[in-house]
Amino acid sequence: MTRRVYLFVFELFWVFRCVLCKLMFRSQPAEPSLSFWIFWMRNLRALLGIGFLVSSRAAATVPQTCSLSSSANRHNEACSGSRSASTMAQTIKYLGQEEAQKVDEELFSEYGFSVDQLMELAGLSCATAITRAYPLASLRKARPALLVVCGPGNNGGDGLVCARHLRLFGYEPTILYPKRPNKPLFQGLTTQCEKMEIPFLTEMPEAEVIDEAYNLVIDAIFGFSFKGSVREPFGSILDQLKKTTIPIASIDIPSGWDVETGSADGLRPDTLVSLTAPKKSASLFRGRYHFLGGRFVPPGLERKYQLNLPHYPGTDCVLQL
Ligand SMILES: NC(=O)C1=CN([C@@H]2O[C@H](COP(=O)(O)OP(=O)(O)OC[C@H]3O[C@@H](n4cnc5c(N)ncnc54)[C@H](O)[C@@H]3O)[C@@H](O)[C@H]2O)[C@@H](O)CC1
Ligand SMILES: [K+]
Repeated sequence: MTRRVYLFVFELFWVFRCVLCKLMFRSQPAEPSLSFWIFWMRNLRALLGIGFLVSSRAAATVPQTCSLSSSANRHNEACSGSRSASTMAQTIKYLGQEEAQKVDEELFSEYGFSVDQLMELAGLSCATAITRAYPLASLRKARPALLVVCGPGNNGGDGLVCARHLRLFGYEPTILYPKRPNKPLFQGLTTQCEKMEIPFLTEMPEAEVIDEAYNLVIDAIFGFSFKGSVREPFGSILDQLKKTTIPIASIDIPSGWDVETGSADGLRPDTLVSLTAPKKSASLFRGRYHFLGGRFVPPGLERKYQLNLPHYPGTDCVLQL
């Protein structure tokens, strides 16, 4: 502590000295000299010194807060380090269907989010995960063509957002959206995709055609509200998808899987992007890439449901599990 006070006084002295220097500089010619740069380096150092002193005090009084103050990079690193160490010791929670729906409802009712807000973040996470698992340079076909199959609920909405971002990332998505809800949110997302010049198919192609034309299928048919046996037209669509040989990337849940117990003869995706937190069936996922996306969970909600989410690095919106 005494050392910090000493440092503080020392840095104040530097600021004072620098101000004096600055006054002197005004009478100097405009050509920047070595002493000019030394002056600014010291000035900056003095300011950072004070910032460090203040932020380390704040850290002592609010131990769990990792704020993004520009002068606190070192503090952030220390903070994130301790957080990842503590979360690594615990294991991430896999949610049951009812619990996933409760978390979802609370995000809207208690925490004030809107559906389109979270859908945008979820879809962006999925597009980012896909660029990580299947970079443009790794695609086998000459055109970076992808097929995005969207279902009738919010999982389908995530698929539309994901397609729009992938288009911006340089891929060429095509969308199949056979059951479109009559709600402004989904109509808006559809218009956005059309205006991004993303083509929409009118019917599901045969598995061989899909294998021939596309590099990857993005499965955005059903998420955590799927129940019972699959109704048409999605039964036939899933039958074709099961016969394809190109990789499938599933958003939140492999479609057709029971949210908790999976499916013995269902889709076998190569990638799964779990949103908010993985669902129980994700423990049966055997593909190559499992990502966590949807970096929007407030700390209170994470604590209440003991989600034990891992630390996302830096500003990333997705994390490979
Ligand atoms: N809270 C979160 O974590 C967030 C969730 N989002 C997404 O929202 C999804 C959940 O969305 P929803 O609750 O709208 O539900 P889903 O998108 O899982 O599906 C619901 C739709 O599927 C139909 N359906 C259900 N079972 C069926 C069956 N057996 N055969 C045929 N159709 C069936 C329902 O009639 C309904 O139209 C998540 O999985 C995730 O992808 C994101 O959009 C935003 C944030
Ligand atoms: K899905």
